Amino acid sequence: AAADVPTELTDGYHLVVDALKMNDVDTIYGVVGIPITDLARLAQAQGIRYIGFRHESNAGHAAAIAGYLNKKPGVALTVSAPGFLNGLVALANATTNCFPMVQISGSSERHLVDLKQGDYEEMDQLAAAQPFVKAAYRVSRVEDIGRGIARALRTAISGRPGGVYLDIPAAVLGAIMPKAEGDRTLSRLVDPAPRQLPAPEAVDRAIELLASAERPLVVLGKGAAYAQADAKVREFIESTGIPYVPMSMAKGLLPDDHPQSAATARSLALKKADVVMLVGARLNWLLGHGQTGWNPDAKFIQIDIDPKEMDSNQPISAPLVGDIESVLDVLAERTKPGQIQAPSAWRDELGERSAQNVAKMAKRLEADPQPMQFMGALKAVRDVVRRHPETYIVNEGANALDIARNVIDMHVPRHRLDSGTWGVMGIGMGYAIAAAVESGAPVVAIEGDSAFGFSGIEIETICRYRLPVVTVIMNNGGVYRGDDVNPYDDAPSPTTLMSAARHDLLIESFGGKGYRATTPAEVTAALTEALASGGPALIDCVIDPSAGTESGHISHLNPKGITVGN
Ligand SMILES: Cc1ncc(Cc2csc(CCOP(=O)(O)OP(=O)(O)O)c2C)c(N)n1
Ligand SMILES: [Mg+2]
Repeated sequence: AAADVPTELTDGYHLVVDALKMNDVDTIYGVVGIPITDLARLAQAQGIRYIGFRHESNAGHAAAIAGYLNKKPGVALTVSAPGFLNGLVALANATTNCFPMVQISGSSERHLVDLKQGDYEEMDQLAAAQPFVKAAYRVSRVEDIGRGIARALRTAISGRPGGVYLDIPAAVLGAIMPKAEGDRTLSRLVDPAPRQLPAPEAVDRAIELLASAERPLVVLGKGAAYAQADAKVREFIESTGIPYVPMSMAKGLLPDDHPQSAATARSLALKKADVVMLVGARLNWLLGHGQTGWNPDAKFIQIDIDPKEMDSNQPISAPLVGDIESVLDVLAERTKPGQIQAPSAWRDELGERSAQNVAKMAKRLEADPQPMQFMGALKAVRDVVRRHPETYIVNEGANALDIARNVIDMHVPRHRLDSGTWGVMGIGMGYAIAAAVESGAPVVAIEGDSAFGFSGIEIETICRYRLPVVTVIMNNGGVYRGDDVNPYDDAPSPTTLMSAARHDLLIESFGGKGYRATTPAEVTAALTEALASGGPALIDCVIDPSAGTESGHISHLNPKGITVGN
């Protein structure tokens, strides 16, 4: 009879995995431990790719950049309290950069946490996460797991993407319920990131402004790259002839050698533009808040999915609220043929300045002094990578970041992944691992030696999964440079690291291939061989310790005060 037929059961672990699979989550980046080790095992058993890291910060950065590359939430998995906290920097960084990701963390028993009775890894993680994320949710009942996963994924990807925290207490993971009932609690998201169209009158206002501009300029932000509307972006730029400046992660949306690129005439472009259209770019510190270096009479048009972004730094004369693809569609529909045409005098003025600056840079790149300088090493990297356009470039550091951004040109969208809006160090290995895992393409991570240190242990992860990642360290022996002196005693100065460090031996200890390069020719040979091998490699580029400036191109951000140092 029905009564004695055993009811098929399910539990919290299975419901989490079923809900993730039902919503096309195919990879989880994490570090295991109580109470989520079996969740990782089950996910792997059920066909979700699990990538095990050495530190949760790197797993979180991997999930975040996977979200940016795939335009669907990346998923990180952490243990309670310290593991959760380690992941929080990446979750906050995802929110700051508008990358869609969900950090799922186990957490300790509610009744113990709420009475502060001292549970294992006790912390009120939901409260701790709130200030740093787009949204934070907790699932308190096993029957709510499906809803919690759906809600977290939709929140991460819809509107302005960002980091979402999902807290699942150990007891909920272990709770059992009838499978038939459990299956009914699961749902697949419908249209998780609905298109958001601008109002026609808003578009007409922008068209008017652009049509009347003497010196129009477009700024392409990483939001424009994230949109994956590459052909429509290109069509808008080329049909209007408007010069554009790409922010660092938007490089490659149009090839850097595009005739309308004003990247190498950026200061002239900002200083003289009279109408500026921001496409997925915010007027934050990276653009001098629309103040420093800008034409004070410039009028701004802004395309952004978040209406609150408008007027954040400067008055916006034509706000275009919507997703970038929808806005470009309506712009194309409502612009009459020839209505917007950038004056050729303006394009020529920028073209001349670009040509001058490119010639100056070429001269600096040709010089090949010993000991090796950043430019020499990076020119060698550029020339090899140019032969492999499918290569992802990951980049962090100060001088290692700023100089590489100017030397390494990009020709395909979403292939430059760097410290972004927050200037955070430590994104390197996590971004490199996710780019390789998600794309299968080769990755070259160009790392300052200090920046590398934040996530360097993941070289073991790269070797364990045998990923095609070549880490190129600009080893100038210090944070910013390696020749600072401590005049007081023989302890290293606060910015000194070891220029004699043999990072190439580190990867050898994990079975990868290490190279040490002291000249650009050696960099060329090592990178050519490493990319041909298709396996994990590390090239320790020995750079002149006196090369580099404090904080790279942003030394002006250091507060003055009564200068203590030299
Ligand atoms: C999480 C975090 N902690 C510290 C810092 C402050 C910083 C900005 S850049 C940098 C590293 C500079 O040295 P590196 O050797 O990488 O590059 P180079 O100039 O070529 O010598 C640090 C420590 C940031 N931004 N984020
Ligand atoms: Mg350095």
